[in-house]
Amino acid sequence: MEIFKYLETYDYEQVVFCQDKQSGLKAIIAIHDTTLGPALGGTRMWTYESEEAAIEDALRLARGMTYKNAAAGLNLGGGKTVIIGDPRRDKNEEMFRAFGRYIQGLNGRYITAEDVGTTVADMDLIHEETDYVTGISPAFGSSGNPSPVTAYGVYRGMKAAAKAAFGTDSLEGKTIAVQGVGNVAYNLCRHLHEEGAQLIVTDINKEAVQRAVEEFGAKAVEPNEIYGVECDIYAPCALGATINDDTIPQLKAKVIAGAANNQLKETRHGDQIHEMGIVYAPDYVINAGGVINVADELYGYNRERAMKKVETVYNNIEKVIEIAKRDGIPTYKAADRMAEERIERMRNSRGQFLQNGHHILSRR
Ligand SMILES: NC(=O)C1=CN([C@@H]2O[C@H](COP(=O)(O)OP(=O)(O)OC[C@H]3O[C@@H](n4cnc5c(N)ncnc54)[C@H](O)[C@@H]3O)[C@@H](O)[C@H]2O)C=CC1
Ligand SMILES: CC(C)CC(=O)C(=O)O
Repeated sequence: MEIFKYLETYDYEQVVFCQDKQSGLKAIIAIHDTTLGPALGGTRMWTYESEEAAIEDALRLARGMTYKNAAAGLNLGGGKTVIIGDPRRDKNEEMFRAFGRYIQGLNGRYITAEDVGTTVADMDLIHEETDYVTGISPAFGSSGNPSPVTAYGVYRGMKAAAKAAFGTDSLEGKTIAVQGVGNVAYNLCRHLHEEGAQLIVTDINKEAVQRAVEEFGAKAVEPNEIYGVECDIYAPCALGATINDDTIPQLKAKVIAGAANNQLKETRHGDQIHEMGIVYAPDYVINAGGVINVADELYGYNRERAMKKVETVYNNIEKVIEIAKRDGIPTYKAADRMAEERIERMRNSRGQFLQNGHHILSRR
């Protein structure tokens, strides 16, 4: 990968490589765009095949956050961190504290939260070094684990997508294939089960599968079987790029609606599923519940207010589907259009200088 060429093509602002020999920290903070405000996005810890794969993931995820935050109506830009390592083996207190100091060094340009492989406890360690972290323990007045809220948003967004495909937003009796039953999807499955949906689940973690089978009467299949199962809705809730050349020909679902970030391997896969008549709920619109929830901390966290805002995921999915129909484009393009137009409007409206905060000569 030619990094600067890539950064230029997609307009990235900054990439920070963090290395701390003592703790083993190897992290990449990617800040994509701060037009709307400070970059907010989670920290993922994962065992990457290569450093290049980690950089690519950080960059793709950060750009996704710019679009997610813009589409959700938040006054936040997009950024993300990946920490290279096995979250079950390689974590230690010093690592997250060292990482916290790097975040502090960015002086508020980047605010973090949890993502795959990190927990509220990890965020609490980061908080020892910086205030620029959300989703820490509720005891600090914070919002805690964002996953159940993300799940609620995905559930609401799935209903909006179902309405477009089936004429009703009821999920009762619908068969839903869920890939990955981790933090978000476990909570999603609970909502779906309560509404009377039939669940088919898979995960590389057998315990996670067992829990869904026992608690929600889900049918379990092997990880590579999930794409081809007979179902109404496919819910990708593991990692990204699962909508690709290999999986699309297997899909039987009429709707794709799940929590995972970066579900389309390439944009042409979004065109392909559109041509097949599948209603695709764009990933960063449907999975915005978590970031909407943590972003409320910037105003002094209020659960009721945050949950009210999360309800807008339903309307945003409806809006994207409407734009797609009106303009005859796939939903992923409609979502991009919605996000880009907001960023552009805000960029342009800032063209005029108005005094904000300190007087420009105050430091003289
Ligand atoms: N946690 C949150 O609030 C948010 C999460 N997301 C995205 O949602 C997705 C899930 O996030 P979490 O539930 O927090 O992560 P998690 O790590 O708790 O769950 C992911 C699950 O997927 C499983 N998995 C991984 N590869 C798999 C494969 N090839 N086949 C089947 N299962 C596989 C893992 O074993 C794990 O149980 C991620 O893409 C994340 O970036 C997006 C927005 C917010
Ligand atoms: C987990 C969220 C709070 C933020 C994030 O990184 C995301 O939405 O992907």
